[in-house]
Amino acid sequence: MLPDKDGPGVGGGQSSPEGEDPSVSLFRDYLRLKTVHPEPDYDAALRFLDRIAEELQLPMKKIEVCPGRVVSIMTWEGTNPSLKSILLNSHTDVVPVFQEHWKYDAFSAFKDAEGNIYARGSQDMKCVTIQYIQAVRRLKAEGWKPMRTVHLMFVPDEEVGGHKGMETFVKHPEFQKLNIGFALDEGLANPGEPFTVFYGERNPWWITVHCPGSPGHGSRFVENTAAEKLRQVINSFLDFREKEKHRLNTSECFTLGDVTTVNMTMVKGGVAYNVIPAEMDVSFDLRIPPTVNLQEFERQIKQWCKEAGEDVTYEFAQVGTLSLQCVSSVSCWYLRCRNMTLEKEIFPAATDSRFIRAVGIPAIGFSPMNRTPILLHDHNEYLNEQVFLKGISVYERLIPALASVPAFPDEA
Ligand code: MET
Ligand SMILES: [Zn+2]
Ligand SMILES: [Zn+2]
Repeated sequence: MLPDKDGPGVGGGQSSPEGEDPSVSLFRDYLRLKTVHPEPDYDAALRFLDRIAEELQLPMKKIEVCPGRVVSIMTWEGTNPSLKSILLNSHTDVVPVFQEHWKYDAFSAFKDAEGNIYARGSQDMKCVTIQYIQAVRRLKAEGWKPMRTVHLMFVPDEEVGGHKGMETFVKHPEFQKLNIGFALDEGLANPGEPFTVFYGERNPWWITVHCPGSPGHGSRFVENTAAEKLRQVINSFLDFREKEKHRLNTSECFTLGDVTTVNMTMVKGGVAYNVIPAEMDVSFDLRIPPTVNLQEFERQIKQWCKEAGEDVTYEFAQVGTLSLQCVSSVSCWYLRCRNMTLEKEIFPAATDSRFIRAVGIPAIGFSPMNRTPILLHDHNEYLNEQVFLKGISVYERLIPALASVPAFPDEA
């Protein structure tokens, strides 16, 4: 692999391990920052990004959208700044690890003999952050200038629902000022040769169902117990889960993004072995394709609760409501990548793209990782350094393509 055009040392800040591409060293430095929930070290990320902005000589804006939750934006102004801009978005936080299941320390960014870099965030999505940065660094070094303004945005709290991050920021006047016409955000790895491009995503519904019931002594046949209702609720949700799983497994053209997943993720209730509790709660993580009629689906949930018994209620902790009409608006913009096979899919999980799309901005989910197993949120998450480096070249072509899209009739 050839060194970066701007020479060794640049990009790492510190010296690179012998023979290592400085982009890889920078990636590994970033992976070592513990921006992990439940207490992400966001200050470390901000210091890191400050340093990058200085190296790239790009102005950086920081907006504290909620206490301790800062969105930072590096802006590369276009030669025609009145046109709508291009957003390159990435989140800085990562999900927790179960260290005992990892081969290496999840925050050491260990690189094995094959060049696989193991770390939480290596796929989701610290790779993309550094790829954006290094692509911009190379383009600047070549003397290329964008016609449309390009913003690199770094947001906190995506992994906990985005409430104190993108969800709030899209309503902020500073967001509107960015005048964004099109956004790139995260996607998923593809184990084969093609790259996956996501033109929409499923709606996350996080639901807690409350099952109240008659309390009593654990030795008796008490009527109307919370547990009996809980059992009904669990059965309804999990029977539906089986059906959807079957639908996915028996269809040739379905991917995970085309069916509804249901997982029971939390149960609560009870105080002692011999006391029948007055309430039991169960929580589910549902992911619903944008093709599903959501009103109808909620009626179904209401029905399940009703069938489970008296006074069974539910509440949402998260409820996405985007339909396919909203996401299909991306058709006027598209990824202009040559020599790459693309597979178009609905994103099976949720990303900050849903907030961007909800304010009417087309967004594509794309993380340039082919020949890579999907390991986000999993133990031993890794990315191969060659795949990572290839991704920089992908953005090196993609950013100019997007930033050069000629003015639309409704633009200045
Ligand atoms: C529903 S909030 C999104 C958090 C995370 N990206 C997920 O899909 O689980
Ligand atoms: Zn992510
Ligand atoms: Zn994630």
